[in-house]
Amino acid sequence: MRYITAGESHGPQLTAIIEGLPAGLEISPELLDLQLARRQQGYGRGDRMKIERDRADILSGVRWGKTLGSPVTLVVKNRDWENWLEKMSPLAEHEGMAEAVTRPRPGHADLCGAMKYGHRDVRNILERSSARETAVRVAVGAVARGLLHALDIRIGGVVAEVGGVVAKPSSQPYQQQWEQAAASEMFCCDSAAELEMKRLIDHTKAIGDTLGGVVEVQVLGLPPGLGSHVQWDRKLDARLAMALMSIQAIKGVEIGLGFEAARRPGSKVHDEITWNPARLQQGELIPYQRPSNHAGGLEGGMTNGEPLVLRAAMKPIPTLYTPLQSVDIATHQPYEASVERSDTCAVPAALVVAEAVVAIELAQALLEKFGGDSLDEIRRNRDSYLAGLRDF
Ligand SMILES: Cc1cc2nc3c(=O)[nH]c(=O)nc-3n(C[C@H](O)[C@H](O)[C@H](O)COP(=O)(O)O)c2cc1C
Ligand SMILES: C=C(O[C@@H]1CC(C(=O)O)=C[C@@H](OP(=O)(O)O)[C@H]1O)C(=O)O
Repeated sequence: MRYITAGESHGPQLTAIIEGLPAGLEISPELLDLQLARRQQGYGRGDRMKIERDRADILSGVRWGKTLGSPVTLVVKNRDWENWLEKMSPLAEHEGMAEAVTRPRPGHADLCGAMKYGHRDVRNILERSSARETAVRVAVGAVARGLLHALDIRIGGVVAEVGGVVAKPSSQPYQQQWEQAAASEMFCCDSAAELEMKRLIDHTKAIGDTLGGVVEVQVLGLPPGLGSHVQWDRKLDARLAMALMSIQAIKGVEIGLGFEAARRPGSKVHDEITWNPARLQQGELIPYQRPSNHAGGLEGGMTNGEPLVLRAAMKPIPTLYTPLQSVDIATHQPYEASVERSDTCAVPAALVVAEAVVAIELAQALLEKFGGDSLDEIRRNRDSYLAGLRDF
């Protein structure tokens, strides 16, 4: 399975084509719109989110609610497009209808992209580098979540930090954490930390600054053996890190203990292995058990049957209402960077995007492991593999 996206932030729409999905997978616009609505939530977002009401159109590859096995095309329209008809027009006759953006923002793609593509108008870069693109990736992720769900795999997550405010780690089962997070404006399970995060966002916005944070994605029910140790680009840990790093503004990824593992001796890091066949009666997939999960569900680039736990660090939003020093690329004079409109903090939205890209990568890994052109065939292959592991 592979996908690509297309579309500018203020163009007519975002489009994705997904190739290699099995036949027989249920997909509904409601399923996609649920995730799109989650991505639009979160305290600290700017005025663009008041304009957009993201929903997905399914334009190919699905008939009567189920995939055909042919490429699936998804579209998310930009409501803001009507304010940009001539400024973002594909027609030569509209050239010059918008003033060129010439003051690149530190931390955004503006200057590097302009130099690379030879654009004197930074808009030609910022339109595609914008995280608006993540709307359609979340739609693709919702399809991938559908495949995971059909194979009894659950994915969710929480916001762990914002601007240095750290949520107390929850001792609740993951699914309860997701329910708590869904009821919180920061997607955070610690109500005291949430209050502090919101206060910090208010203060930061008032002084024209921005914030980043840390999100945690958790996945339950994964069979062991997704990914492989045999080749660098088949290692699932590496692939998940790339997927997360591909999200705009994500600058670090941790798996399980992450950087903390580097500070501990081996005896305090590696998860011991025990054998407990009673686990199978409790609905677990394999009899092997780990009293701890410091590895975050991955060893040797493969899933080990424990919950997957990944964290991603988001840097603060680059567009500041109190702009940073920059240089006008038309005059080479020092200026303050351009500001049109911006988020103060988009960490909760980044969590939804992080869940989506993890779901996509896991869906790919599942299809590689279990093959199959229809969902039924994949299920049969999965069941036969798991049957072989019951007394392994
Ligand atoms: C959900 C989300 C919303 C974002 N909103 C903004 C924004 O409003 N303004 C901004 O300057 N950057 C925003 N960003 C971050 C930029 O898109 C990102 O920093 C930029 O594309 C440069 O890429 P890099 O940070 O990965 O190097 C957002 C990122 C995400 C994930
Ligand atoms: C549009 C979205 O996020 C945008 C991401 C973004 C950026 O530079 O990354 C800049 C802002 O866009 P605008 O300049 O139109 O206000 C955000 O609103 C979205 O998440 O749907």
